[in-house]
Amino acid sequence: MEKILVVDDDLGIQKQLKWSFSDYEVVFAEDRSSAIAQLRRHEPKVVTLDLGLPPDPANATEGIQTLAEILSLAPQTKVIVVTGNNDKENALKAINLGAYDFYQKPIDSDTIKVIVNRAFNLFQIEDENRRLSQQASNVGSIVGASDAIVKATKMAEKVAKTNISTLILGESGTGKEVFARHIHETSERNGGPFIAINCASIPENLLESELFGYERGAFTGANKTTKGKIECAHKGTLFLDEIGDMPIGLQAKMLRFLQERVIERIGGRQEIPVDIRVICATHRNLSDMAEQETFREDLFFRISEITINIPPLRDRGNDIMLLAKSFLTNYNQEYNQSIKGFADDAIAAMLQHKWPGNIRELQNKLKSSIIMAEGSFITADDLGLIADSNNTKMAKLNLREVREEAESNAIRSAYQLSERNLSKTAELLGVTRPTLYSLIDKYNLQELKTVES
Ligand SMILES: Nc1ncnc2c1ncn2[C@@H]1O[C@H](COP(=O)(O)OP(=O)(O)OP(=O)(O)O)[C@@H](O)[C@H]1O
Repeated sequence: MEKILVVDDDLGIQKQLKWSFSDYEVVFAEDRSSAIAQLRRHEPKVVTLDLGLPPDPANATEGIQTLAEILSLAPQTKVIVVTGNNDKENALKAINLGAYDFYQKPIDSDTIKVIVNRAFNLFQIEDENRRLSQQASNVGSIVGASDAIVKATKMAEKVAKTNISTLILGESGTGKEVFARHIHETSERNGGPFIAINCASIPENLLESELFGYERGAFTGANKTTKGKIECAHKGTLFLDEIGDMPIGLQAKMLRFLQERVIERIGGRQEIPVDIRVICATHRNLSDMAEQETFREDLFFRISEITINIPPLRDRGNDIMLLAKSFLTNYNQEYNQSIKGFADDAIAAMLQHKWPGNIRELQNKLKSSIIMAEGSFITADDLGLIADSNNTKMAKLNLREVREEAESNAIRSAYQLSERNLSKTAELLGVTRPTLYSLIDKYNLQELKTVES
């Protein structure tokens, strides 16, 4: 049964609402602190909140404060505020703060039932949406569900709607180009070309002609007029990878292009207008380089109107396994293999490995292990990640251990936050005092019992 929290200090109204909401499990609170405790404990999807709460029921201050706390702790909650007759001002204030709806006293059971049912429906729809958009970040070209990757993907999609110049930062092999492509593909330029160029892999003397093109006869060997990458990206996106490796002389020319949006081919005199979005990436620290004058500060500011940070693979938690499974499916097809999955020691070893080469290293290890594997499950040995004594220790780490460690940490911090008061600790954690006692025993936190203040 869905839960609804009724926050009201009037026992008569509590009774009336319990009767009205017979389709739901109704939990009650009569003031701010009990409301927050009930919220933590029951996680209701819908709350009705009387704005006139003790200690000052004639005033809406306490009710508004309660609303703000509920929404900051559980922003998805649908809060319906109940105001005194004609108290439109506070009702609107509550809506501005994020309340779902308001209702004026006296309470009419039929009407409030309709409002509450609608609130549950909306919660359901929004919840489904949140779930789908999380999944969506796993099905596109970007595999990953860690907070950092979901955040970076959302930033990329917002950036895509504008023409703002974007700098993507991350270690080598983290997926900077994947993100640049994602921006291109979700932008209005997706019908145009996506041109990538790696400034570190092209010899300094060739990079200028690669980028800007040249006229026939501009230099020895220039047999025909050739467009550069910038011109080729017209109406699309130019991805300048490893911009930190661009020679300083060429940086000045690049800056001029970014300011004026016209180029001149080498050996040419004509100014050619080019309409492109530029996305840059680097694993270097450009702001340090600007300080040391190895990278132009003005170019740095020009290319980094917004910065997206792509975290290294070792900081992405279970994304490692999501990526590994997705690559396993691809490579099984590509190499005509039928490997079923990963042995426990392979999973433990993959989660423990530091992946200095990031996703590219994971791909390489998987490719060779899929080709070389003897059995139908890939082992740590197949991956070249032979389990050492630390790996063996990691193999024992399971969800239960993770959960227990997190629980015991949460108990300690709630205890500190509640100034070593066990009742308040239990309230903060949304558990009863006896439950807290048994958790303290379970996790051997006896010191919490002896120093209660
Ligand atoms: N989130 C992801 N989901 C699926 N594949 C990914 C993801 N991120 C990266 N890859 C794959 O990993 C490989 C490396 O990614 P990419 O080339 O984008 O990294 P990079 O940071 O640009 O590397 P470098 O700095 O060395 O150029 C590519 O094959 C890419 O398809």
